[in-house]
Amino acid sequence: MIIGDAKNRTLVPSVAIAGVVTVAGLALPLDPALQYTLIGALAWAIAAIGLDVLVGFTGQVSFGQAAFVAIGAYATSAFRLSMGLPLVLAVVLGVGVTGVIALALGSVVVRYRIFGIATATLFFGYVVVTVLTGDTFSTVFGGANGLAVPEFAGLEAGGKGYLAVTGVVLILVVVATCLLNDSQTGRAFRMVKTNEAVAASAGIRVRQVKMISFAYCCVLAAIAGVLYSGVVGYLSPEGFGIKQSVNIFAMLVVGGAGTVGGPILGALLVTILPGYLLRDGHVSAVVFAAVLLVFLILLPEGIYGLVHRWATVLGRTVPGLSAAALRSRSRWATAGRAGPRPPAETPPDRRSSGSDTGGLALEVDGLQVRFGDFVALSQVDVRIESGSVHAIVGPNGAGKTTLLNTVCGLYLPSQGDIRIFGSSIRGVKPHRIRDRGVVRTFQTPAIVPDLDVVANVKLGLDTDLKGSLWTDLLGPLATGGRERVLESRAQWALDAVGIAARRRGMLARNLDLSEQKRVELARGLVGQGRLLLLDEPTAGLSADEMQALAQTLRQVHRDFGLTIMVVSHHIGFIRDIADAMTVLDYGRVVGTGTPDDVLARADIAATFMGVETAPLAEAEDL
Ligand SMILES: Nc1ncnc2c1ncn2[C@@H]1O[C@H](COP(=O)(O)OP(=O)(O)OP(=O)(O)O)[C@@H](O)[C@H]1O
Repeated sequence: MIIGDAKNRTLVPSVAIAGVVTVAGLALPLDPALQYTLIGALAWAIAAIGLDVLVGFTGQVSFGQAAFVAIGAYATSAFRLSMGLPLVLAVVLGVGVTGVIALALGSVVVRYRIFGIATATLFFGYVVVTVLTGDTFSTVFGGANGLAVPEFAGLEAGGKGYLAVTGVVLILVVVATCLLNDSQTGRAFRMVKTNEAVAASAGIRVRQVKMISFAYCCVLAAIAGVLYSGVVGYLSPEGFGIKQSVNIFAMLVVGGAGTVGGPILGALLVTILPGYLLRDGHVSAVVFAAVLLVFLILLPEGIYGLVHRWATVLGRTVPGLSAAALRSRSRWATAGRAGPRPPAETPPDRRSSGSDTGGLALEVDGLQVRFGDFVALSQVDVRIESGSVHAIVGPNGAGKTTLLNTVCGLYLPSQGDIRIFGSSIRGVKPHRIRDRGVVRTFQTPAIVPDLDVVANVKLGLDTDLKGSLWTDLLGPLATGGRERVLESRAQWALDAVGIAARRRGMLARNLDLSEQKRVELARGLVGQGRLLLLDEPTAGLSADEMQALAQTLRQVHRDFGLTIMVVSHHIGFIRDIADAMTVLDYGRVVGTGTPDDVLARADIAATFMGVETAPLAEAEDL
């Protein structure tokens, strides 16, 4: 289970875990074998954190992590031994080569879904071990005999000095990873993990995001490889096979995937338990398997999640602790949670862009969409005036969602054309359609459950205010200004949709359905969107909630001149907000015009029994 804490709350505990383990290792008079194993565990923790960014945060998978540890270790050693390069240059080149190989492999594997990535990385790991074992490159990599690693700048392998260096590198990796996960890039990781199609329609370059995550994962593996090679002093290919990749996975399971501190705890347990405490191979394998099973079945949130849960319960039951927790939280909380809010920015007025003041926002001409032999939409024509609210109605299965999905590029038409603000979207990718101002909400709110409310709304702006991986890794020093703008606009949008300030620091999964729909709407409003596609925003809402939503929509429509295309089954709601409507039935348009005109038609009323001119509170389903 993924824990995914809210912004910045992972940094302190994660650094604390890495720091305490390092300081304890330095301060305590450890048995040499335990100290040696501990350094190895800290090195593997770095590889595990890398894998967690890919698995726990981005929702992908890799069974080749040990192979990338090997590449980093072997490449650095080979640069030193074969080319006589100094240590620092060899490390930079060794890690750099691993990054380049990761990008090359990543450019292929990110095209596939999880099964494809798993298979490709598994196969890649096998190839790496085979190449390292074979004779072809044995003069460089030592073949089956392995490679002796020269000493690291006079540091005794397994000594306190080496432990200190490994601990410091681990702490730096923890800080960088926490900053990355709390940044624009980290938000995109989690959106991709939640739903790739939704992420694409929100403007996220899904493949690019998966590439960044994969490359980061592999670079951390290479850093781990460099440190590991120094402590073992000898590299042998069989130490980097599929078994070790599975071990790294086990570190996530045991420690807690989707956290930064969890993999450190997992690495300690998975490395020290069989490597030091249970040195008999057979007993070790059985106990190790049993521990893994216990965590998989009984503690899916891992050690970190368990401690987090206990701490939360303790914080609730012990008044003093609770107050202390609140104080510490408020220090890290951003505006809208506990601290003062930055002044809300005036949101962009889409009407100033010119094209929204007249003409057509959307033109759908002769659209046909097929799923195999099934024709979901046929000869569909829709015209939506700029700045208007246009409802799409029809019975279940009429093709309403299919129409929205085709307009935002998730489905491809088999015939016909769609023009948005005058430009055809034929062959245009979903994230590029988002760049043209098409913003989408979904029938089941497509929020990221493990992000807080404000971060969810920021996702709607991230594609307009683009950052970069490098600035994201530097954290507030480099991204503070942009994050303040994002924060301010997110707060404005949350004001606009009526989410209470005290609810904005919560993880989005803890909101009720109506709030989740509002958060998704806020994400749609916050950016440079000009055409808002709302898929059944009223589904599952009470009459009061529906009325409040209609009021919100009327207000944002009036204030920002958005064009809105809304699918709904609630005729009262449609009468309340729509200027025009199109009725679909069996994938064909059966009526279009103003709501009053269309609903006055006897054939439409006959098709949709139960359509009444009832007030909103009594609105009936179609
Ligand atoms: N990806 C898909 N593959 C195959 N068939 C699909 C797919 N998506 C939709 N359909 C089919 O296309 C038809 C239209 O579905 P769609 O979801 O667009 O209807 P809808 O009007 O939005 O219905 P509802 O009001 O129940 O959401 C349905 O028969 C549905 O089963």
